[in-house]
Amino acid sequence: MDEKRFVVCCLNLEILVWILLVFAVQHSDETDPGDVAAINGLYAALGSPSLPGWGTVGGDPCNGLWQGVICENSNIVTIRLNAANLGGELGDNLGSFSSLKTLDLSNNHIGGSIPSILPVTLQNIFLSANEFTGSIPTSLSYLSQLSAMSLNGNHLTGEIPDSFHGLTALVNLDLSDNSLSGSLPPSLGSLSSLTTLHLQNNQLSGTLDVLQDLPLADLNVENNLFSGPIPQKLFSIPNFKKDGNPFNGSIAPLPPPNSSTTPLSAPPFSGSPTSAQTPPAASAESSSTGSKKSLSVKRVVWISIAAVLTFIILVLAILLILPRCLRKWHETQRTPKQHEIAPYVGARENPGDRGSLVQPGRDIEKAPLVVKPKEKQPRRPTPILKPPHEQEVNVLTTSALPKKDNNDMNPSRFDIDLMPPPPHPPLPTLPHERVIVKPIAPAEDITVKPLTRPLPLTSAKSYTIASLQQYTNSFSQDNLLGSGMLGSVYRAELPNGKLLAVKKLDKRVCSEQKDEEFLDLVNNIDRIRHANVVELMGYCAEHGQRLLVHEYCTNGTLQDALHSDDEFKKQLSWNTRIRMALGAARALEYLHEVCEPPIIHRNFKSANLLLDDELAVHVSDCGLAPLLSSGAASQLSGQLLTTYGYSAPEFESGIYTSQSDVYSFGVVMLELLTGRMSYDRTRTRGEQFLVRWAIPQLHDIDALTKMVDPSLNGKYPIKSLSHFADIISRCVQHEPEFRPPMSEVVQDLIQMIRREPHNRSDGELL
Ligand SMILES: Nc1ncnc2c1ncn2[C@@H]1O[C@H](COP(=O)(O)OP(=O)(O)OP(=O)(O)O)[C@@H](O)[C@H]1O
Repeated sequence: MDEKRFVVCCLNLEILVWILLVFAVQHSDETDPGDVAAINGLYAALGSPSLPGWGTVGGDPCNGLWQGVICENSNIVTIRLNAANLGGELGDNLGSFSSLKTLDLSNNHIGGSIPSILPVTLQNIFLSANEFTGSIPTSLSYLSQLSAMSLNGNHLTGEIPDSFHGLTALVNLDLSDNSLSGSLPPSLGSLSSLTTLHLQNNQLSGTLDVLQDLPLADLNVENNLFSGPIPQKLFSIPNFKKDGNPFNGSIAPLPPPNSSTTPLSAPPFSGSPTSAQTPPAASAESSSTGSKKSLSVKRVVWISIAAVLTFIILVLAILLILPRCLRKWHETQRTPKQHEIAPYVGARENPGDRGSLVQPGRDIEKAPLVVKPKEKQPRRPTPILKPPHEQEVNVLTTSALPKKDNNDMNPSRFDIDLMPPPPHPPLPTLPHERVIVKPIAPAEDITVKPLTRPLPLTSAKSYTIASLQQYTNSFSQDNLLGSGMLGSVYRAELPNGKLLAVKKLDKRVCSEQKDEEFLDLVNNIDRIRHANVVELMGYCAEHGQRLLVHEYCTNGTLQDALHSDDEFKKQLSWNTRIRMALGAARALEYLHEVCEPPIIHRNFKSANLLLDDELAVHVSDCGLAPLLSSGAASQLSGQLLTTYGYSAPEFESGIYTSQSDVYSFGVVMLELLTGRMSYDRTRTRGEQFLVRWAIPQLHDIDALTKMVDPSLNGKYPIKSLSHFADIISRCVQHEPEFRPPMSEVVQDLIQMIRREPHNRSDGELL
């Protein structure tokens, strides 16, 4: 009798637990209940780590407090916890996310196998530098929207599954640094958008034939067991690394035109149990062995017991804390919560980053290394300034870029310049304006060491590490101007008192880069010359160190001016803000439309708009996109741009073009208009992302006047404001092809200034 009552009691308790759980899920604010259950499952599988905002029972993952979680409407679309010191496993609930597009858990210690069921909505999955074991799941074939996948730096074994049929959106794939074996599956040949494929440091064998018709710009197959002749077509891939394989020396002949012998169009159905046509659940089942099955039964029993016990504890906990939570919840509904957690920056310091998936923009990846014939006349003449012998070298080794017009460096450039910039006259052969630094270091510091291969020529000044050490007081903390994802920037003072900014690149950013690649980069940056672009003064490549020396901008960044210093902000009149927008627009116009091949900035934001003592804009980090799009910085760059609200929607799919820069420029204009940060987690949920909050209001003049930066004290012409807003709304359009070219934006800003009544000498328009 007692036993019966006990059982009934337990059952009642369990029912009560379920009711409470359902109640908690249903009342967890707005997040889709399926997503809530999925993220709670993931959290538990990861071992319930301490993550800001996470883990509250019945909490709302879309309330903006869960670090690394981004929602759209009521659905979780992004989970980014890169280098967050996570352990545990991924669990079996990932497939329950209804709209998850990006899962970035790179640089952690997560183990176990990669779940066989993944959310079908996934576009980006980054699991690099973890401790995953087992094989790559065959259910990949269901991820039809997949754009980028990095599983590098794990302990994955077995063959690469033949599951790539239909993944036509996949741009980047990184499976390097695992223990994968076997030959390349035929379905790899159907990846019609693949530009980056990293397979290095595995035990893969067979030939590379299946890759020969892919649109690859970056292929690394180093240190495997590949054999056979290398298909000739692969040699035209700009970045093809193949060392460390027992290839036989000959090169495979090109297949005859229209040949149907290439295995690139994979067979529709191989008939194997792991075929793409097997549903994920079924394929997972069919790959299990009998012993595994009995093991899972045991596991299920134990999990059930554990679950019942957990529920009982949970019930007690809920009963105890529910009244208090409800009270708090009511309070939070009355007062909007100020979030105190700093943006997540863990990955910046992560020393264990083992080089993750390249997530480049297609344009960058496809940019040829040799000069392509110019298809259109440049808007301004772009004389090549090198002596003829250097021109030849550069034609072979680097992209041709126009040189800076010295007239552009006129100190009075911050005056409103209503005329289009004058054509660039050739620079004098001796660049008098350049600082000739007399290194104080011993003579041997500056002697060029004998090299095994000739390095590309460069006209950029080479500094010794000893001299830079001296100018920066041994890179002292006092001289540290700031740090970014590529390295740290130090103030350097030359013996003549002139200031420079020295960017010391992190080893992890450029460790894979050879000397000649770095000099190519230097060469290309050196040729970006424009009044609104930070000028490269020189470089240093010694003792494994890589440094870039730039002109020093005295007034910090536009981000600081707008968001950190209220006094400074008051100096930024409406007129000044338009001029700043014009300066930044001219820099982008030059990069996109004058330089050949066009240069995509890829990290355009107010923190990269430096101000000189006349508050003129100098865009920094121009020409550094190759560093951002390769190696360790690749995921981080995307992460930061996205996190801080500058990235265009297409970036989520791994696509970054010049039109994405235009979008980021629109966000900077919004910052100038509103004085708000592009992303501000201290604001209420609907106002955190500046673009999302602002777009619906840009065409309503009443709403617009309410959006304007209060520190302008209403001092702006209303028409000018409306034109400014109009340019913004064109730049931040969802569809990249509808965004205007930067030359159009420049003309619009000039027209806007022309239309204004006579500007007063104090710079105010009213
Ligand atoms: N040429 C310069 N003159 C004066 N200060 C500079 C210069 N270049 C950079 N700085 C300062 O150094 C800081 C760090 O610059 P850096 O380019 O490394 O990082 P960031 O652009 O802020 O971030 P990230 O590179 O991660 O996007 C900047 O915020 C700026 O304050």
